[in-house]
Amino acid sequence: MTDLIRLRAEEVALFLDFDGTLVALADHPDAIQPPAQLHSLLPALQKRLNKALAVVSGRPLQQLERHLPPGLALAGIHGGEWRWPGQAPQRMPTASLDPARRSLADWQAPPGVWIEDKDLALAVHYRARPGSAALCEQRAAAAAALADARLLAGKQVFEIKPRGIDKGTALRRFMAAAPFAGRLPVFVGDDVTDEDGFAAAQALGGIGIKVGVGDSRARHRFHDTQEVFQWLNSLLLHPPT
Ligand SMILES: O=P(O)(O)OC[C@H]1O[C@H](O[C@H]2O[C@H](CO)[C@@H](O)[C@H](O)[C@H]2O)[C@H](O)[C@@H](O)[C@@H]1O
Repeated sequence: MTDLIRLRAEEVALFLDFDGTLVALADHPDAIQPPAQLHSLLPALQKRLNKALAVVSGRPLQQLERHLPPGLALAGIHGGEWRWPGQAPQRMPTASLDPARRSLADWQAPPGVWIEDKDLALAVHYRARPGSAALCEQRAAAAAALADARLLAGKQVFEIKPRGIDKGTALRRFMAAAPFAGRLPVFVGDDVTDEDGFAAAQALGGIGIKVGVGDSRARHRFHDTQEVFQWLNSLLLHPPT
């Protein structure tokens, strides 16, 4: 945190993961309780960073828009879709996941295991049935192989994504254009799917910050979401130079 506190808002392009970074995890994706301060903090930060702020999540854009204040740059489904402030959503052309979708539809999953169909990606959730992790991984891997898709193990979830969609691609897309271009990319996230974001930020000379425990390519770490919020608030406090 001490190194990070010296970062100046004027030079930073900030990329924030959603679940586990801005919002504590919950039993179900619909059960999260986003902190009320998100609605004041994120617009204030966006202004302070001259609009170089984006939320980059595995969730679809529509879900993010329900939980976040309007007017932010957003990337959903790990970068498969994105929206610049005030513009229409865009999405990457990708290979079909239908073979994987059909395979999972044919599966009689154990009670508590459920499939989230995000159109551009599929997620096999087992938070309510942790003992089924190995079985879920096996079924998700088989389904991913049928669609030549990538399988990623997230927090109590196996995500099936078309190749080419990842948070690193999302970061690079934003960094290629104003107001992000020319700034120092800083990516903050808590999960395996954020590793591509850390790597992309660091490859551009920027900073990856992992939230919580676990191996990571990120060279910096916050203990928890509370520390994330402390740092975000500190970015606001530094007077403009
Ligand atoms: O990239 P993120 O913003 O971190 O989103 C990752 C996934 O988040 C959601 O699932 C996770 O959070 C749920 C709510 O806390 C939790 O119940 C679940 O076990 C977690 O895996 C979301 O449902 C996924 O679509 C996102 O990819």
